[in-house]
Amino acid sequence: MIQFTNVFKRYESGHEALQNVTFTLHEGEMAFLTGHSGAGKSTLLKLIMRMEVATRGHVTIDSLNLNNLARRHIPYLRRKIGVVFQDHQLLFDRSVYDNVALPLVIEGMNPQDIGKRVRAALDKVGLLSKEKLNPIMLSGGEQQRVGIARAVVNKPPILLADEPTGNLDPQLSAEIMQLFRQFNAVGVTVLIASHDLDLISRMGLRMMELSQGSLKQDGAYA
Ligand SMILES: Nc1ncnc2c1ncn2[C@@H]1O[C@H](COP(=O)(O)OP(=O)(O)OP(=O)(O)O)[C@@H](O)[C@H]1O
Repeated sequence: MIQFTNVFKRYESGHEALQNVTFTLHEGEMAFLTGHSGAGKSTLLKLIMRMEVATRGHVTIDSLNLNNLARRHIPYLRRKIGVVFQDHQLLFDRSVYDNVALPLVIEGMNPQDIGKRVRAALDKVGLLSKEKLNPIMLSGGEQQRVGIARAVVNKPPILLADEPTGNLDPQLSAEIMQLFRQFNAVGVTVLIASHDLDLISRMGLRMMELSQGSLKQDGAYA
């Protein structure tokens, strides 16, 4: 599903953010990506989303080779991928409902189907009763759930998260991770970049560790 083969990424500044990274994340797998600040985690996620392009090597997502993906096919790739950010990037002047509906509105889905999808997504993250509120009225953990609902509302087969629990306390972080597990349990491939080794160790899942742009470790958390 996600395949990196000898991937290098050098930014225009000359900085080599990824060096010879090779791994496969199979369909339905869930894994963590960890490493020090600046190790290359966000760069790796950006390559999967095709926000950046590999300088050398190949990135393949679901049999699409991203190195020579035509610009017009990028929206098709992005529809396959839900993304959750640390700062959740919500619109605070719109309701929870409108925030979650946004990707479907952009896709041009009809309002009735949007309603069904948005409520199903809010139900999964336990926020059905808060659809009319503005996110500013919600707690940090609830805001992150809105971000997750928005990421999964168009049912993408892949879910990426960049430090999704960075601002949350341990209890809320554990709850957010359980949500990711639930999506994984129904077949979604999940990759989470996180610094939180404590949380990662408790999940007992595959962990890929980047160090200075290289994959230093890949396997069960030791
Ligand atoms: N657009 C860019 N241009 C030049 N250098 C960049 C760019 N984006 C990232 N870098 C550099 O590449 C390296 C890897 O950055 P990246 O954001 O991938 O690391 P990270 O592991 O996600 O770090 P953090 O945990 O702090 O978010 C860093 O040294 C960073 O300064």
